[in-house]
Amino acid sequence: MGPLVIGVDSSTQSTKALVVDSESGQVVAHGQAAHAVSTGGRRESDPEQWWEALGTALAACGAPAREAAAVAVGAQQHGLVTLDADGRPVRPALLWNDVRSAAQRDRLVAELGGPKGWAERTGSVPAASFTATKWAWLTEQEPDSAAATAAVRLPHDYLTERLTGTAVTDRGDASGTGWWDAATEAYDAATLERIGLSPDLLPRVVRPGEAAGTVRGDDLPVPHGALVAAGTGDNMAAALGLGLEPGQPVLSLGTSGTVYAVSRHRPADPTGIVAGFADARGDWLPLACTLNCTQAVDRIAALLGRYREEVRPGGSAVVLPFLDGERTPDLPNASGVVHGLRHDTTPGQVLQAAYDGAVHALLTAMAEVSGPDADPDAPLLLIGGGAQGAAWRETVRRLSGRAVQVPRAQELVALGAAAQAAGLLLEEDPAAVARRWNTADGRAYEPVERDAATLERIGALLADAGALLRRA
Ligand SMILES: Nc1ncnc2c1ncn2[C@@H]1O[C@H](COP(=O)(O)OP(=O)(O)O)[C@@H](O)[C@H]1O
Ligand SMILES: O=C(CO)[C@@H](O)[C@H](O)COP(=O)(O)O
Repeated sequence: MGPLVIGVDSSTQSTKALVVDSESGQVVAHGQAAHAVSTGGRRESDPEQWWEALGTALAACGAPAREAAAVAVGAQQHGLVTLDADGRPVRPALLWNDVRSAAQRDRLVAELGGPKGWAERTGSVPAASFTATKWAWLTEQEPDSAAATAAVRLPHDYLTERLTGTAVTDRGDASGTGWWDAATEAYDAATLERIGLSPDLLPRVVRPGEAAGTVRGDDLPVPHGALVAAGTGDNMAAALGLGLEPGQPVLSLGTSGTVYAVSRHRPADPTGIVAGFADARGDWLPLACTLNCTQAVDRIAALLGRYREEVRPGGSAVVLPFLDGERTPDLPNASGVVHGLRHDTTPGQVLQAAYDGAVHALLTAMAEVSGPDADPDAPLLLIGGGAQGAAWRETVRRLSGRAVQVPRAQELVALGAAAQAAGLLLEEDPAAVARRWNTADGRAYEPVERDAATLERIGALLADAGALLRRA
């Protein structure tokens, strides 16, 4: 055994902590604690609760956590954490799937160079998920909260700062803010000025491989003085955790659905389908993200009174499961649509149609994400909670027509954070650490014939329902 390291995934629904042997990658302990997220039109969580959940998840890891030599935190991207002069949250964090800033987004895109200008400058045409649009919303809707803000953080920065006392972030998570210039790899003065946010309120962006600091204080069951790596956004952490090589596509099925690949080329997609994120190492992570994935399909299953695996093939039903509005395609005001019901349509067919609708959006974006590095024969790596479900896996196989591989390792965000911590401790490339740990290994499923007819039916409904889906 080598020294132990801790990897954390603070995602939308919960915090997961793993204690990992840095030599073999073996998970020696794990813990989990749930988060509360507000419902209705708001998607907000209290950052203090993430910190408590981190303590609970680490405590559940027991003695191994208290022996760890290094820690890193991966967390949900984009969330706007506003802190007062004492470092306490001014209000709950606005999460990535809160789309109330859609109008501010439209104005920002129009006023600062249009879609092409944004893509070239920041790598992405911002969605209402991005932190900059949320800050613009806050200054308009809650000026007192904005005025009381002395520091702005992303979810992973907030936790890293509570661990270390140092205000730092990394290029991966910074690239999802909308105020990070992808060409110069520095904060973008024009965007910050337009949204009225002083760069003095932001953390320093550390270089890949640079430490954030060391654990201070004794609040958590982690050794005082343990090394703390920079951490990163959850998708960047999963890319590290898989030891991804350029061109290898990943489909992640969680609260969000994401499809991404590592690339050596800086992305700049003016259509806005592909977000041109940076990865945590110095390469790029072109990615498309949907707001409605496992939770939306589980909700539709509950509405139908069915267990999530009780799907049936056939029938003419088409479901656009846009319960939270949608980001890919860009329809922040949309709601769910069911079409094509007949007397003989069964609940199992409607549920299958919901899976199809969620996966269609991701596969449509996959072609755009893959880019020049794409390996068309590489199996799709399927990760996230949904990868454990047969209905999700079979839907991806049927609609993609590609081979699918489900890594045995289940917590790839936390494993990626652990690989980053191990890389810092052992002075190794974290992706090489993950490859040494063989994290992507798992059962492979052969390709099946692509169900083009279903994809076409969904595409046709999307086109025909355009006005309805855009209605505010
Ligand atoms: N065995 C399973 N089959 C299908 N879906 C599952 C299974 N286990 C968990 N899930 C889904 O995984 C989701 C949680 O995935 P996770 O990747 O942890 O989410 P996130 O990180 O986005 O909060 C839940 O919404 C649930 O629907
Ligand atoms: O917004 C994005 C990516 O751009 C999401 O992928 C978030 O990072 C949240 O992730 P999960 O909680 O679903 O893991």
